[in-house]
Amino acid sequence: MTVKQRTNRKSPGSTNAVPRSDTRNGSERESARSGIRIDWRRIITRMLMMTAIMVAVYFSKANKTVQFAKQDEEIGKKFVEISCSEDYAEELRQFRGCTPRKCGRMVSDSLIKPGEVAALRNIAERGLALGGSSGGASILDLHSGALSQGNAFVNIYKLETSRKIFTGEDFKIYSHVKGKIQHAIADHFGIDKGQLYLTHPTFFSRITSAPPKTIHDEYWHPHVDKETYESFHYTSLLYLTDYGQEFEGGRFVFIDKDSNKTVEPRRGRVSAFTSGSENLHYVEQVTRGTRYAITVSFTCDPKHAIEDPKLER
Ligand SMILES: O=C(O)CCC(=O)C(=O)O
Ligand SMILES: [Fe+2]
Repeated sequence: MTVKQRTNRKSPGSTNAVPRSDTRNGSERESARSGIRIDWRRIITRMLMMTAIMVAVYFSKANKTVQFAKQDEEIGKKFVEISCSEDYAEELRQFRGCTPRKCGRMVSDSLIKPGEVAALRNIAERGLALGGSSGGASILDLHSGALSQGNAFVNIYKLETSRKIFTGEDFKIYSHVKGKIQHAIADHFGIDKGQLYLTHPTFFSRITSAPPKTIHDEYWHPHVDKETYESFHYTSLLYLTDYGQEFEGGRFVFIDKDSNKTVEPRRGRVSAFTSGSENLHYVEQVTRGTRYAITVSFTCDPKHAIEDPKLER
């Protein structure tokens, strides 16, 4: 999904003031003089990451596929640890006790109750009925209010109809479910729950087989969440529809060197993983039916923390 809502990377109080003791190198000083600050380290890291992704995608085409979580199996809990990428190196000391040191993937079908899943599916259907992309992929971000509509987005909270659509109970369920996922992530990845914050975007998604109309409909590209969404350290997905029954295609695929690993969406299934390049992934194109899911994302950086969405406005 390309709800790429890039955040302002400066904290609210920060300024562009020149540091008191100028320890910058020549090109940095030159850039500062011209008013443009070029972060070479960031650019090179990005280029290396893009190259790594392209190489991995190239080899993944020939990869065999292994089912990590099949739709028709009920998984109590499954956790697989994998080595962490270098992506967290700079943050290890900054967010000690939260930045991933133990990386991996977790799937559980027993975390969220069927009633909670039904309620969330109902919220997704009600909310997305107010809009919808003209291509195949629509989102509703409960925090910002972003709702796909036609070829763009509107703010659902500005729509008169939305006041009658959501209730306090809807947001309570979302918060409760989010809390359970947060707890499970802290537990499995061995981190402190108190240091793990909800971050944006956190959104419902609805995918159909309609042909794409804009870049926002192109959800199937391999990507790294930490790169796409920046603030993410842990990604979780809660699936609200059954693969093979309510839709075809739309499996979630981790791209690994040795093989690809698929997670088949199943109602109530939670899939959570560390957001760095150790978990490069994509979603297969949906070929029939409608696929609903929620992305619930977490950060270790308090600067990017958001409050639980609530009834307001
Ligand atoms: O819906 C999914 O299974 C995953 C979507 C995804 O990869 C993303 O939003 O970054
Ligand atoms: Fe993703």
